[in-house]
Amino acid sequence: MPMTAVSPSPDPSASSAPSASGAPAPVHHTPRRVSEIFDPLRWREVEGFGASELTDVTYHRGCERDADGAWLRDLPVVRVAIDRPEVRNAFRPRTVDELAAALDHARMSGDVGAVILTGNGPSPRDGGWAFSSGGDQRIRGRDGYLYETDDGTAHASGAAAASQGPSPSGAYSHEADVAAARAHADTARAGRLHILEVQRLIRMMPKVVIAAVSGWAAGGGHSLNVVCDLSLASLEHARFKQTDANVGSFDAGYGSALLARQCGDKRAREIFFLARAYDARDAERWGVVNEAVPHAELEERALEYAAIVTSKSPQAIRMLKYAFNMADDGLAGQQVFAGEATRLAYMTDEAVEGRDAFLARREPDWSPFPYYF
Ligand SMILES: CC(C)(COP(=O)(O)OP(=O)(O)OC[C@H]1O[C@@H](n2cnc3c(N)ncnc32)[C@H](O)[C@@H]1OP(=O)(O)O)[C@@H](O)C(=O)NCCC(=O)NCCSC(=O)c1cc(O)c2ccccc2c1O
Repeated sequence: MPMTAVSPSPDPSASSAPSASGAPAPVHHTPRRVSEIFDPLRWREVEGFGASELTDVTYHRGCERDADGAWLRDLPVVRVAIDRPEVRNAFRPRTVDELAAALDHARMSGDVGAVILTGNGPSPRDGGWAFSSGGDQRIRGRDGYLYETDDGTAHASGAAAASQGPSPSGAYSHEADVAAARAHADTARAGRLHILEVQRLIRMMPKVVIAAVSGWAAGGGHSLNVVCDLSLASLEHARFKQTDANVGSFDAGYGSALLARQCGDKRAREIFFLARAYDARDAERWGVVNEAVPHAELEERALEYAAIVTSKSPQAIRMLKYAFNMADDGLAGQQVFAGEATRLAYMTDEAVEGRDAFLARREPDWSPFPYYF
């Protein structure tokens, strides 16, 4: 499948045309093909999350279209993808900010029940595929991963390297690329490790997050897959490797502890201590992913998973996700589960009586409500 733009539109969510009823119906043009296995006919852009707002991530809402490609209705699924294929979808602070914004938008969209998290590809440099290769090592500082300077200027000590550009021959040079990235790092701002906030967002959001592992899941990218609720992996391109210890890093939270839950303690230690690459079949056998599927079908299968999940009771899925989390998440897990129990309680006549009695300045009448046992 060629990587071509199907129907680019500067602001696809903005226009509207009259519907049969006379009310303006939204017109959502087919979006740009952001990844080779992304089907633009299955998606629309989300207002405020287009190419002019996002640089490192793409965010789309699932939809149905008619035979001519005209938007008919939204589906309860979104797609969030890291869009830095030239560096195996490594994340920098800006990437993490955009991931958090898109995921939080999904979290707060009351008509969305499933999120597909993936990595766009392939790399324009060498055709390689990645889900994510974790933190961008080029801009790793001593206190975490560094933002770029606001105006993109190089700081004094790195100006020479930044202005070097490509190698003298004009060919792409890894060394010049690394030097330029380091030169633009904003050393005056605190370094970040906030991919952990994104992990918590995935873990805590009351929706099912489905990883579609399109290529390498390495380091912090490996951990991102671990924290998702369900995972699919490309048979041809998905490769897994927990490289944290190779580069002096360690995800001592969900990335390691949850992994041990998923594939067993010895295997998890092997994955971290030996840092050997393993493929989609191994990942399936070990319980690191639910299913290994042909690359060309990866996103289609993720959409199928999302359609099944969103055909179930939203309340049941929400309570189940939090029930699965609770034992491992301690009091924070209990708090999240308990919050949903409170919501259910608010829906009962008994709780309504408590509120109404207070507002009416009378004693509550609990007599209709038995002491269930
Ligand atoms: C992922 C790979 C195994 C892929 O190998 P392959 O041979 O297919 O590709 P290349 O190595 O040639 O990569 C192509 C191109 O991409 C650049 N690149 C790849 N990964 C990164 C990266 N993480 N950062 C920057 N650049 C990257 C690579 O240099 C090439 O560039 P060219 O200029 O040559 O074109 C392999 O790439 C690999 O091993 N990557 C590194 C994986 C890694 O170690 N990641 C970091 C682990 S630590 C981490 O992610 C992490 C982040 C956090 O924020 C944390 C926070 C809190 C706790 C823990 C954290 C944490 O552990």
